[in-house]
Amino acid sequence: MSPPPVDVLIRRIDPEVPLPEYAHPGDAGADLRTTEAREIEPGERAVLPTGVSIALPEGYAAFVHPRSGLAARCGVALVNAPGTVDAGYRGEIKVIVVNLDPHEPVRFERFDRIAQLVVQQVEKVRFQEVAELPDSARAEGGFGSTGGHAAVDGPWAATGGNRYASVVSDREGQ
Ligand SMILES: O=c1ccn([C@H]2C[C@H](O)[C@@H](COP(=O)(O)OP(=O)(O)OP(=O)(O)O)O2)c(=O)[nH]1
Ligand SMILES: [Mg+2]
Repeated sequence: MSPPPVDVLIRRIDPEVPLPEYAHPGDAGADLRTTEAREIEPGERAVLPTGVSIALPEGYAAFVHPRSGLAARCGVALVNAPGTVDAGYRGEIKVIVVNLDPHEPVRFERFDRIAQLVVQQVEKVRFQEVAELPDSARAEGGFGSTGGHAAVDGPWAATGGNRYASVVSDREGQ
């Protein structure tokens, strides 16, 4: 049995906007709609209103995630994915979209579902400064250190981030 849902207070800024909704019972994200009809040109970004604001319980945050269908079909991404909505934020939730399609504009109609909101418990930490950190298996490896793509200190970096060099450099060692 799934645990009981957590109550989140929500206010409609636009009285007609449908409330965020989980499309299926087991879904992690509740779909957010935009209240603004808007066309977005290739490469253009836009801050879209959702017509709602929320008050999360202390110890929670909400994350604005992209929708995979919009990404796959139209090239719509979120510039800051996932966007973070703090528990204390009472303003309108907004969605910062970018049209990554090189050719086609994308058009949103009023109340189109443009993103999904994932609510999660978040830890609050205390940063404890030390002179040395404990050892670990990964140590300082990162940014491609396990292979599959070029590490930042490999040939990729020498090109200044030139995208043509990245995959090839990984195959060279095989
Ligand atoms: O996709 C997003 C991201 C953020 N927010 C709202 C809620 C969040 O609590 C507030 C601030 O977001 P964030 O901390 O990411 O932005 P910032 O640039 O650091 O602004 P601030 O200085 O206000 O914290 O903006 C949204 O509505 N949508
Ligand atoms: Mg901030």
